[in-house]
Amino acid sequence: MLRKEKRTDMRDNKIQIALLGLGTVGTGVYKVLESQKEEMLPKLGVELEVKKILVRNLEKAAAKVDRSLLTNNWQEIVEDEEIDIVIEVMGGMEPARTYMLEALRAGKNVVTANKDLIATDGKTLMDAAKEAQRDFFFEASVAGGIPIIRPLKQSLEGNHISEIVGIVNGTTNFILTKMTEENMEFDEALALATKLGYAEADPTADIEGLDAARKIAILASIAFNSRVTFSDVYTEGITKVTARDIRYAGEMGCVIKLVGVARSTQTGIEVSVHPMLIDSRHPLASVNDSYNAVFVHGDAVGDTMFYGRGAGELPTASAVVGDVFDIAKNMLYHCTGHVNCTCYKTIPVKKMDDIVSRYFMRLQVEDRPGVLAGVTSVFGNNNVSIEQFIQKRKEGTLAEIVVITEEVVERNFNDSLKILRTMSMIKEISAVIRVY
Ligand SMILES: NC(=O)C1=CN([C@@H]2O[C@H](COP(=O)(O)OP(=O)(O)OC[C@H]3O[C@@H](n4cnc5c(N)ncnc54)[C@H](OP(=O)(O)O)[C@@H]3O)[C@@H](O)[C@H]2O)C=CC1
Ligand SMILES: N[C@@H](CC=O)C(=O)O
Ligand code: NA
Repeated sequence: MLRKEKRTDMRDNKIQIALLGLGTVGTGVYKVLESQKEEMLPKLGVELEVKKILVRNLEKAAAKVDRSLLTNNWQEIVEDEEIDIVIEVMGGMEPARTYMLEALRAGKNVVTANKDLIATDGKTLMDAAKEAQRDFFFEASVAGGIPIIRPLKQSLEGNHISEIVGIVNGTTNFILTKMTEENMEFDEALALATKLGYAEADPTADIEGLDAARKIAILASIAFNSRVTFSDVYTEGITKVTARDIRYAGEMGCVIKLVGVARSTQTGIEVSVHPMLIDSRHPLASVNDSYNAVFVHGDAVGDTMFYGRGAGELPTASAVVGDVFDIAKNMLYHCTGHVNCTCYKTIPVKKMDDIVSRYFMRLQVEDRPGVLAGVTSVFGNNNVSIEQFIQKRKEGTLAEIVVITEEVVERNFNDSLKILRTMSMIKEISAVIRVY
């Protein structure tokens, strides 16, 4: 689609940019643009220049960039007709949403890394971009530096995609890796992830799985051509995963990862985020530290896997700058606005109760005859088949047992859980984790 008004006055062969935010990602974007300075003209046919940077704290930002670039006044940017590309890397819902809408309506192209906003209100922004016939790109919003949005929207467009399974949060993958490989405490690993710039401003979003839920909602929407929003995603974080669960998983030849799963089925879309036991031989099992990986199954391509750094200054900036370069080329050819919202279907999202999973379960039970029979009969009465039943240890009058189920309907498993929780012979249900 051609732009409404073509821009013909590419001043001095330059495109001017505004950066909103100069934190981890904003600083990375500035550095990567600087490092590409010599390449831009031959690569893109045009030079890109950061004209303004919006921050709250001017003094803090002045330590990083030339003071003359800084402003804390949005109007200076949105009203500047020379600025053609706005990069939003402030985060949060407001004022980011308003600024991006105003930028698009003012005829500017927008790049963002803001998964919070896209996963809840992406449609409004994409509609505004379509109306304005401008580009609105957000490659950095899912899996940081890994190219995944553009491959799904473009390279894999000739597929019906049936499944996406991804490790899409760097902070939690870093924490689980440190807990598994170095016996590090959860809090210490989280502090380190924060120091390294992986964690969100409020890391609850990482450790409770909310950040991963936003990302899998974005991926599911694009993959299945039907809008899935953050609130559609069933979410569990990693705060209940203990060192003991990790050790037992290891003894069974598995690792524990926080994964986002999205499937397209005959009866609707399944979409969830939760910890999962993954066989150590599976490629996802060896994705460690802040690395992310996204498995995509398409009917034509088969299995594909995208792997790389999912968080941090330069990896995230790599994705942002890729988007900016694409816009620059689109501007030169007067074809901004041609890749936009891809949700042309309306498919229901299934309830978790209706999906099928395998489970790992750890229980503390009374160490006396009849207890194991009691547990198995509850499962049997609720159509839950058991694959393995392992007694792990004894402590005083209690025994610790681990149960691995076959694939079961979640409703049946949850009905069993409700009954098990009422039985006096069961002292504690210590862990319930899905198995891949
Ligand atoms: N960190 C990462 O690895 C990744 C982050 N993202 C996303 O990128 C975005 C930015 O993240 P990150 O760089 O880590 O965040 P930071 O908290 O490090 O940086 C945010 C920046 O935005 C500025 N800012 C915040 N609110 C305003 C406002 N109202 N007006 C002006 N400036 C404002 C802050 O200024 P001040 O310091 O003055 O308050 C700061 O410079 C978020 O959406 C995040 O989810 C995406 C992928 C990876
Ligand atoms: N907090 C996020 C940053 C990138 O999206 C993460 O840890 O993955
Ligand atoms: Na990405």
